[in-house]
Amino acid sequence: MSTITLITGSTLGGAEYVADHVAELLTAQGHQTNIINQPQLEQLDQDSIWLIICSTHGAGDYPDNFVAFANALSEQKPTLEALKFAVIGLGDSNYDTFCAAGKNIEALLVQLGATAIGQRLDIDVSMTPVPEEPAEIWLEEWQNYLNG
Ligand SMILES: Cc1cc2nc3c(=O)[nH]c(=O)nc-3n(C[C@H](O)[C@H](O)[C@H](O)COP(=O)(O)O)c2cc1C
Repeated sequence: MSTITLITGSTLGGAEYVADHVAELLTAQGHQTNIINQPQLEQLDQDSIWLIICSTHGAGDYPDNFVAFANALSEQKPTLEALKFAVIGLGDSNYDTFCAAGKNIEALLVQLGATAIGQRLDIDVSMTPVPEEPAEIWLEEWQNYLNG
């Protein structure tokens, strides 16, 4: 079983709700979970798997609560070779910058040496009024990477 830190970037609360739901399902499968809604780089250890659940705001920007964390990663450039992670992005495909925050944080972590587990999920809230639903389907497959 794995230890998973769910890190949220959210302005309106949607990504936090997805994180709560995913954490509940992971816990029911016997994994240890910890949700961080105000991420700070120094408080996160690389021994756990990071599951980042982040919406996009502004014009392709990170939510306010996520900016300091993303800036710390790009400025401090820590070596993240031991880290495994996955990203769930929330966005609206009516924006040209659809799910840009999720895509950018994934690219940044890979650049710092971290390994992505499975494929990133981009949830289009214009198509799915309940973002927990695609997250739940994605999680079923993602759990195989954890157990395998
Ligand atoms: C002011 C504003 C700007 C947004 N900009 C983008 C964007 O650039 N790209 C995108 O994919 N979605 C964008 N969205 C859609 C949000 O990502 C989407 O509504 C998401 O579900 C919000 O998640 P949250 O509740 O966790 O903040 C924007 C939404 C708002 C209200």
